[in-house]
Amino acid sequence: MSDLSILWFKRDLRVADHPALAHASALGPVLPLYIVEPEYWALPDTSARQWAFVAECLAELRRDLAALGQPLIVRVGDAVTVLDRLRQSQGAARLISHEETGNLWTYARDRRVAAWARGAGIAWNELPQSGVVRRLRGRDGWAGQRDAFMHAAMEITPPALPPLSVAPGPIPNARSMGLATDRCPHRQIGGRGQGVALLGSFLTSRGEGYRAAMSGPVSGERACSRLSPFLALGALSVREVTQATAVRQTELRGQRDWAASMRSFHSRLAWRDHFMQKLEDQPSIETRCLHRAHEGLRPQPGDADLLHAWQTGATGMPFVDACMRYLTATGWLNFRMRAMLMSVASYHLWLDWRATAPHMARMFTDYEPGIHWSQCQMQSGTTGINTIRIYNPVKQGMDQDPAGAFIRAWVPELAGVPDGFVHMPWKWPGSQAVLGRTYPEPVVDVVQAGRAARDRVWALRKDAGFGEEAEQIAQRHASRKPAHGHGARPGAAGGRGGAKPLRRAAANPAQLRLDL
Ligand SMILES: Cc1cc2nc3c(=O)[nH]c(=O)nc-3n(C[C@H](O)[C@H](O)[C@H](O)COP(=O)(O)OP(=O)(O)OC[C@H]3O[C@@H](n4cnc5c(N)ncnc54)[C@H](O)[C@@H]3O)c2cc1C
Repeated sequence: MSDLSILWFKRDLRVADHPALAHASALGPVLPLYIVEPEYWALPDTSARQWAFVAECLAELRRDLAALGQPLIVRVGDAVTVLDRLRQSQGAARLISHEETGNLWTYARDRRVAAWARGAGIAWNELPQSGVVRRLRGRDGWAGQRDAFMHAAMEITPPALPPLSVAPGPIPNARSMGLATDRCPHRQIGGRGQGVALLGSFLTSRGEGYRAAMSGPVSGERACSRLSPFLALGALSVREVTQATAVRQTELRGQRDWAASMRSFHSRLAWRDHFMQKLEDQPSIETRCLHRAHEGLRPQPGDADLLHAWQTGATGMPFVDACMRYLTATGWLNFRMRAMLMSVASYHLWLDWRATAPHMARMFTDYEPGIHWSQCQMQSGTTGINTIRIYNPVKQGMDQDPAGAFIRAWVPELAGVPDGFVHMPWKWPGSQAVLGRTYPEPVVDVVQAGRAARDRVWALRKDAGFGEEAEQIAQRHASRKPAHGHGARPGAAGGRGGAKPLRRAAANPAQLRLDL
């Protein structure tokens, strides 16, 4: 069949607003394909919880495609091998997919696929599905390009796909793929239907308190949209979420809380593309400090005991441990608490972000390489262009969980500690009954470790030449939006105001903000 297109589904597991599907179906018959790549699923930033979510999305995508006439074909193996087999057996004329801003492994795989396609004489057409721009010349004007994409009409789902006689193939489970056991009892369930329902409930009821409640680990669970895994896997398109939000903003004009929350949410959707654009422009963000002066700042490998304590929620810092255990059990955490976990690891525990970020990625059902690696570097202070924030985990706990209910829920060892001491059990006169017995002593002195980190960071930033490189990085990656715009201070913890645009912060070490 010479006009057949292989439509390669990657992080775009939907049929709605799907530019690649619309394009492929306009050209002729379509073979919709998902490739389960065992080598990818053995990487240190992937996990069984991520796969489980993907598998649920695939099952629903298969149903949605079947309703159009041609169910999803699933194959397990190396992408080039799978594609070549299908090309030979089905006589495909072209390969169509969306552009993927993935990790270094998928980047290298895509280069292999491109080489194969060239060699096989078939065209590979990759289309954008978000505001991320491939081969961007520079950040000037990027926001306008992104906004234009978001305002453009959504793609229409084709009414029917001609059926093919190709065996659909089973969707494997984590065990058959040999993935390590990964207990995540409260994980979000995948599939577009779940995503659509969450979007609906967020825009009609849950979102009203978003701006005020997003920063608390308990309030944030309901007040945040919880759309991240659906956006990361493309079960929802970021454009459909952006447009639905814009419609709601018009309806809610004049309602103060709602309006503020929707503005805030709208900004975060833009931050998503802003961060992903960084990795698209510089894939080495996954492996190298954005500002080179930070290479070697922290030891590699770092202290294995500290790393283990942090990963397992056993640092003796109650709020940190509660957040890590919550993340382990749910696969999700709100932004501020993610930032705090990273900050504590990078500053108080002085661990290199390359040792800690893969663990965080594995724990996230919503692992999105473009956001993740950029954020991990930002919260570790290695970008050279962002305001440094060293979160004090005790203060964060007192602010976000004043009565200690969240701590007690996730660190039951502290259930009997009186309210006044639950954030700092080491100050409790009765602490010897608990600390060192059922719950660890703090692995570092929170205040001293924070100060030591601050001094090291300051010393580095005062070095001659630091600002010059920072300026270059800002030129390449920083948002050009003014402080009130949607890209103004991406990555800052929700609810706080006032940081200056990243560009100006770039070259000025005096702008370090230390939340000690
Ligand atoms: C160290 C660290 C690692 C992170 N890793 C990831 C990741 O792997 N995947 C991921 O989706 N998010 C990541 N984030 C960003 C953010 O924490 C999550 O997007 C958010 O908590 C997801 O919950 P939500 O969908 O309810 O968010 P909402 O607050 O409802 O936001 C809606 C959407 O906007 C985007 N968004 C929100 N906050 C940010 C932000 N600060 N930067 C960029 N985009 C944002 C996300 O797509 C999110 O789904 C990370 C943050 C930090 C500090």
